Amino acid sequence: MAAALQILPRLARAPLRPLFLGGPVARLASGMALAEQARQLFESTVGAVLPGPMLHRALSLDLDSGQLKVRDRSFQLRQNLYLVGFGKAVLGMAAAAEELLGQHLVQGVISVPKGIRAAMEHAGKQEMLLKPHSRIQVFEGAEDNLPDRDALRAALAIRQLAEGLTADDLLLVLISGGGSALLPAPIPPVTLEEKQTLTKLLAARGANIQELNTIRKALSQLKGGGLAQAAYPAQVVSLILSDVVGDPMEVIASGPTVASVHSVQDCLHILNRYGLRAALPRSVKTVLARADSDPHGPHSCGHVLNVIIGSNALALAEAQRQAEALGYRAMVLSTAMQGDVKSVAQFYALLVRVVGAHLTPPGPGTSVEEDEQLYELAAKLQLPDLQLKEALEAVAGAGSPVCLLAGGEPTVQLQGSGKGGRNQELALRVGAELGQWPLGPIDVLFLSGGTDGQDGPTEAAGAWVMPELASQATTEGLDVATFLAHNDSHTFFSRFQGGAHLLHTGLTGTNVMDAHILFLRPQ
Ligand SMILES: Nc1ncnc2c1ncn2[C@@H]1O[C@H](COP(=O)(O)OP(=O)(O)OP(=O)(O)O)[C@@H](O)[C@H]1O
Ligand SMILES: O=C(O)[C@H](O)CO
Repeated sequence: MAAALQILPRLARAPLRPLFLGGPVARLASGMALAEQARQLFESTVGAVLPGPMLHRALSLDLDSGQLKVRDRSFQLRQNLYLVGFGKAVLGMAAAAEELLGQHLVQGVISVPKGIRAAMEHAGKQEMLLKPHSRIQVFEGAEDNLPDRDALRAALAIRQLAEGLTADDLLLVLISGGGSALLPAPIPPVTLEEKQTLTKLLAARGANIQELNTIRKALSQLKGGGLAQAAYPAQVVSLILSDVVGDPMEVIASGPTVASVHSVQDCLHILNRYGLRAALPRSVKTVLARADSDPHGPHSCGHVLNVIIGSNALALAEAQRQAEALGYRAMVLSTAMQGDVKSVAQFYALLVRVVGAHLTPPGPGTSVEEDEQLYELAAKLQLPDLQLKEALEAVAGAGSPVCLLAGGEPTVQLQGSGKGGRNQELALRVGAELGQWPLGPIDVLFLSGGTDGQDGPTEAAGAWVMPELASQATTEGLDVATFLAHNDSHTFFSRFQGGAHLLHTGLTGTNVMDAHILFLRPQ
């Protein structure tokens, strides 16, 4: 991400206005209004998990008594408060914490992506920057989300601060996605290069984030509860912004303040699964063998309070509220949308067809088989929290426009060398699928965006589509299938209608995976 750090103008913030249902004459205008509403809904979604609002929801400070409240726990501040942080969203989180804690904060160290301060400055996002004479020292590193020497220096400074604390101190730990690469402290004799190579290989062979971070924890001094251990006997409060489906605290940034429950056997299984066990460097074998016979066992974290302060679910709940205020019947379908982007696109297209049939008068409705197909596709995607039946029941006979929301992180198997991201590719695939069927008198819009504001290595956060996309593209000489075959969704959207379907937010300063917004509105 860091190499491409660039900020684009923020979305124009116009007040959200309900749609006025009109006849066919108003169709084009209402199509544009729908797009504008989707953009603004996306902005509200992200707005709910921006560092400032999140920190203020999680922390409160009584200036008279010096009591810091975190959820239902209170901590007495008396020149004993320290801060560390690591992750892509931590600069803004630290700025908000600094603002809130004022003089109570004694000292801090954070590890954030290379170039992020310049990017935020360039964007005029003062609220994401620390004060000029801040007590928080900033390290920038982990270019391209890989642990490097700069990140290692940051990790060592963080460890040093933690190890210097006493039983009277309180350590506030700010954690967000990208934290694993920004806090590398390999256990000797494992070197940074060896750890980097192993994690790169695992990722390239398809290991998921749970598997990847299990290995990272086993080879790290600070992950898997190591940071909490270093800070002992100080009390530790971790404020965590989740970028992992289901918000597992032990996985996010490899859980530096959460005791690891994994055994060496778990690690060996993972390494076996990806054909890496035989070729392990001697140092890695040594560290794993040592862990097996460690008489101290895993780190204990009884002195830690871990709190998830922001997540995809929280962001989508806000989107649901906003959509309802606009007159939509709104529902969150899932916050765990994962799986291959092709299957996810098919799911959305079939969902549109099934929900559309519920919303429109009898006509080219769906068959019972299509309902069944939708459930089958949903089962194949294995979405643990999917509210499909509930959503279909809620929209049956609704008579009002419907907004279905989902979040997560589908995966793209890269085959071509084009330019794109998973959100733009998903939107393009949904658009192409939607064009294949007649949908009846209904307006449909689908938007997919990365809440961090950067979709893959592109300058856009995502894109939005309508069923007319493929036919309109043809009139411009653009063949959707060809762009998809080359994973070239960004080039497509940059050309199509002069880039009007791209979602540009600039870096948002937060990251709770992707958000999907689906509008269906009877004409
Ligand atoms: N040409 C492309 N078309 C579609 N997807 C792409 C393309 N190039 C990269 N990607 C996808 O982009 C993702 C990497 O981008 P990004 O840095 O936004 O992801 P990330 O590190 O998972 O970020 P985050 O979780 O912080 O949003 C990968 O999922 C990759 O498959
Ligand atoms: O840093 C990491 O490990 C990933 O972003 C998941 O939190």
